[in-house]
Amino acid sequence: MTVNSKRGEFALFVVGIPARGYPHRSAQIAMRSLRPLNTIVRVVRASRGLSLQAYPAIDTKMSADRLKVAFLGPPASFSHQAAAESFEKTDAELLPHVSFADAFTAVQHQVADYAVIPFENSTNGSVVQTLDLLADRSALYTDVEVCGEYYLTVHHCLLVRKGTYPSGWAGYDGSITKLYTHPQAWGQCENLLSQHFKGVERQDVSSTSKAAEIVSKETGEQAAAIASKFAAEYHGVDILKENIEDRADNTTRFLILRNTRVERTAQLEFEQASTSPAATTRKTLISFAIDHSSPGALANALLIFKAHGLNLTSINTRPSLKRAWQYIFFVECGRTPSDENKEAVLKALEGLRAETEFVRDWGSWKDQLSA
Ligand SMILES: O=C(O)C(=O)Cc1ccccc1
Repeated sequence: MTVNSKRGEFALFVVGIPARGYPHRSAQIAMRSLRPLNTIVRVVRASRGLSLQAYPAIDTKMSADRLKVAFLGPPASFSHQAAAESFEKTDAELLPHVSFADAFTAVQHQVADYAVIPFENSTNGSVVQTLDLLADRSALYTDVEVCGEYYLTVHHCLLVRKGTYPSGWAGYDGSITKLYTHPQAWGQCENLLSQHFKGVERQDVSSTSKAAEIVSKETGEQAAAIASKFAAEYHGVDILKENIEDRADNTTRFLILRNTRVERTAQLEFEQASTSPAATTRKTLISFAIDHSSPGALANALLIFKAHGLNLTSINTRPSLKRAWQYIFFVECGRTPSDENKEAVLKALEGLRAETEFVRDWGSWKDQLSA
């Protein structure tokens, strides 16, 4: 086993043939030894067995010139994983926040350069908490824009306090009376929940990692958390069952936010330079509201995207909260950049301004699926 430290980050390699199951013995030892260093460890396949990559859970090295990235904490949340992976080529400080709203606020007030926020999940759909922040009904985040996206494969585990189920899932006796997780996670694990936890109380908490933390301290009841194996390691709890997500390809798309007034985030250091920029689709997110009493108002707004060659890739709505049954619409559209369509988004926005009650351009970024 070797541990290399470079600029406060750790690259750790455990070489050996992994035993059946995870983590095998040397990985367990490695993880334990890194815990005091506040380090998150992730497993990658290596030619000679198993390799663990480690990155700092909370940065200890703070400096004004390092990029700061806000994410939903505590450390070992899925947002932390997405932030660490999307910024792995940079020397960024990763800063945990207790809510998505706090992460938005950190970007708006230039406390953080970026925020990494979940937007939608392949199993469970849109993250409504994020849409509500993007609705920005009180104009709190006027300087925030989307500048990137990141796809994270999400594997959930059922976690219990250390030593409470020594015979593991095979010997599970149905005694868990309370489950904790982030609201996003329930819908990604419905198969297991409906089969084995019918009628068991479900408690929403601020993140999956918080759920693991709660369970690690729980003494009064038989509780379990749904969270990642990193959260299990970080909070020192047992994995009762791994990969409990309904679908093996369960993926969350995160948006990367920046502040439009901050010059140093205009270059997007987290993005790898593309060899053929023209071949990658650019996505744009636009929110707008229409006059609900005007027949065809929504159809007319959507036709503007078509007229400018913009391909609609997602549509979401949230209540306007001005009048019941009226909505804010969120439209994502894509285009493969060409000389003909370089003004397409600007022209569409112009058209939308004439057809809608309000419109907001949330920014454009490289479509990672086409990259
Ligand atoms: O709670 C977390 O860990 C988050 O980062 C939010 C979340 C929850 C479930 C899947 C993806 C993101």
